[in-house]
Amino acid sequence: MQAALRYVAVSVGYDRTPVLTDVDLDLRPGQRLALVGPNGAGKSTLIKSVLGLAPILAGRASVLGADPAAARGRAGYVPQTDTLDADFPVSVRQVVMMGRYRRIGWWRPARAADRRAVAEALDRVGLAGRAGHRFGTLSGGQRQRVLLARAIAAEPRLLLLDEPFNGVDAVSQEAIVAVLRQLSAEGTALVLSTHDLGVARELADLVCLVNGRQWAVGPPGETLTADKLRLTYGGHAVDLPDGRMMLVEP
Ligand SMILES: Nc1ncnc2c1ncn2[C@@H]1O[C@H](COP(=O)(O)OP(=O)(O)OP(=O)(O)O)[C@@H](O)[C@H]1O
Repeated sequence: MQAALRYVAVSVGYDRTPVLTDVDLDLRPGQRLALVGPNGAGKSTLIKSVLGLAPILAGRASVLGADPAAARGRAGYVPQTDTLDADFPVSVRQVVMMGRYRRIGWWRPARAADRRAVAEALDRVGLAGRAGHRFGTLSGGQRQRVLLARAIAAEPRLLLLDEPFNGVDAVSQEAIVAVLRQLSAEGTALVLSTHDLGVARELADLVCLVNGRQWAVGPPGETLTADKLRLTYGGHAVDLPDGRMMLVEP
């Protein structure tokens, strides 16, 4: 079976300066990988490298069996909602239809199959009733679900999500988690970055701990341990007197 994602000793960064090194990943179809690390650890840069938007400076990388630059557009991407302009004067349906453009070609009208894929994607995220609403009038959590629907409409075999639960209410978080579980059961490989160790533990098959370099990768039970989190978070891991540990963001 072809790996959805394979990185061997990869460094990624900007202007030839690495921001994240020693990345070794092997993600199979249907597996869920959580990228965990503090602010500025390089999680977004790693995601961008998979999308062909940040350069691979060293090592070997393959995305859906191809070089990341060649695989550009084949992996799905759900950006952080706060990077989008909420005043964008488009309907929810139009945002989700954007996920079909690569299949349709921007110059051709949408076909029945495209409209069906959009309706199904909105239904999966529980927003079928909002199709005609203006995107900017939705809550942050609902906007995040629309962006997930847009990615689903493209039917990717690999889907990357950058902090999908940031600023998201509990109802939307539950809806997103349920959809991600279904997608992976259908064979879609998932990569998501998160600050939330609880989410990583609950949702991920594999956790990759990063901060400037990869510190560990493996199942949650082997990676989300006090020792490995201390290594990854350095001085930002504070030992509490009762034996527990608290992570403090820089
Ligand atoms: N376009 C860019 N050009 C140069 N440096 C960048 C660029 N984007 C990010 N960086 C730097 O790369 C480092 C890693 O940033 P990145 O956004 O990948 O971290 P992150 O783990 O996603 O953090 P956060 O959780 O805050 O989003 C930071 O030092 C950041 O300043």
